[in-house]
Amino acid sequence: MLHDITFFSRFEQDILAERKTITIRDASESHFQPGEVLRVSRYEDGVFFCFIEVLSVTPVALDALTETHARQENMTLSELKQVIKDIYPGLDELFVIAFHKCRGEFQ
Ligand SMILES: CC(=O)Nc1ccn([C@@H]2O[C@H](CO)[C@@H](O)[C@H]2O)c(=O)n1
Repeated sequence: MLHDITFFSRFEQDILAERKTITIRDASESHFQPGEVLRVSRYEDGVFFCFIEVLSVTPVALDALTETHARQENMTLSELKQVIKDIYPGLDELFVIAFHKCRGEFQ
């Protein structure tokens, strides 16, 4: 079964260029399984832009985020923490979804 995920459109180019290889979500989006292929579209207008394969889903606390997570988001650590505080105010229980962009038959 093919599931969907949305990203803010400002991240589309980073995902397509494989500069962004994780996303950090709340529990409502922590149910994805490694190996699962997700259909990716833009949150604002629903436009499809690629498929991604889920590599892993790992719980993480806001305070436990590192420079490695930030690099995988193509951000600085302080930018990443600010983005997360804006999207998920007051939330500490987060999940790192690692993915890679599908090629070939999925593109
Ligand atoms: C549109 C929607 O439904 N939800 C989200 C939630 C998160 N994110 C991005 O994941 C990383 C960590 O949260 C950052 O890069 C976020 O901006 C996103 O693009 N879209």
